[in-house]
Amino acid sequence: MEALTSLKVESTEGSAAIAETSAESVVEELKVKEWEVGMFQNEVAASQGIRIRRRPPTGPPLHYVGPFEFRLQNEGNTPRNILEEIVWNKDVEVSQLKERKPLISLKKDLENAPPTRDFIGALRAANERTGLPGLIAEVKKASPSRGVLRENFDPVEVAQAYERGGAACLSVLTDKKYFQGSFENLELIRKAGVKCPLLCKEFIIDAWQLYYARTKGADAVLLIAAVLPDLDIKYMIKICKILGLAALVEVHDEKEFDRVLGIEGIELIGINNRNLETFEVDIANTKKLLEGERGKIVRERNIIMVGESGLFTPNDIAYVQEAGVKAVLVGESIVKQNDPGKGITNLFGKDISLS
Ligand SMILES: O=P(O)(O)OC[C@@H](O)[C@@H](O)c1c[nH]c2ccccc12
Repeated sequence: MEALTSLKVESTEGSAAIAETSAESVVEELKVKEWEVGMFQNEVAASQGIRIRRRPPTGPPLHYVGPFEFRLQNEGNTPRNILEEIVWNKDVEVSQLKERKPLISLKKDLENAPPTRDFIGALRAANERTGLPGLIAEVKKASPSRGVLRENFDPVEVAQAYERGGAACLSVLTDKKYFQGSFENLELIRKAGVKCPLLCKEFIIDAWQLYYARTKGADAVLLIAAVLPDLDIKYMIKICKILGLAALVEVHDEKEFDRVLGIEGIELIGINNRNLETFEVDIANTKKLLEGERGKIVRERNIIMVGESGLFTPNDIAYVQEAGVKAVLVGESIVKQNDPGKGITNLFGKDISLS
């Protein structure tokens, strides 16, 4: 009897071990597939001139049997620049968030999300009202290139000061690791009754993030052409339309601009004067990209152009306006002021508040 029992135990353990081994190999297989898909994504992106690799930072799975040069190339797994580092971290962050809150549950939350406000309309109206570019004022505590910009940072206080100072829209950084922002800030600002439409300033790599932004009170999202292949941008724009979100598509050079102009349904394009790979800032970038044929296309299609980054003085504003922008996105120069509302007056060289 005893012998039998122990035999039984043994065989149960045996099958458990077999089950475990096969579960492990399934997990391993999935990891390999996931990695291969990542490699393929990188190839597609590279064919569009995108230098940012979307490959997960973990590199090839331990038992990957693929071309030898892949394994060699991936040794070290160090990101080539800050944007790539941010995107790789975001990849991990988003997959963890998604596990906690799958899309089905996010979609349920949508029912309780506040209605979206017209981000593009607010920019146009401000431009017509003041004769100056409509201002998207950025609620930005810190950045990887400039460090902490404002000590004792109170996001709602900054947002309300911007609104009083005449901002048309606000941009709220939600990335924690590199910008010390948060989705909580976005939610707090929305719940505090700030009327300016809100841009969720995030590194979006997955459509799930669009739904998430919407549930947290965003009216608009940022799509970065240096990170997203054309097909992703097209797909995300469609989802934005369904969700009632405006999409600000950000470009930094001619190649990205031409790609984005090739996509239908784009209403808002930002030219970043800061190269996110090197941090170099040059406001002449806005002018350079809007010269000639590209500027003409933008005017014909009535696309609103946004001059982004490195704007500090009324002369800077006049310079990008002359280049053809109808809106500007400004962080550092105004968030650093004791009174950020006053910062807006200094930036434009005149009081643009409604009162
Ligand atoms: O603080 P500045 O130089 O005024 O820049 C604001 C904004 O343009 C910048 O924060 C920005 C533009 N594109 C981004 C993409 C991700 C993070 C930040 C950004």
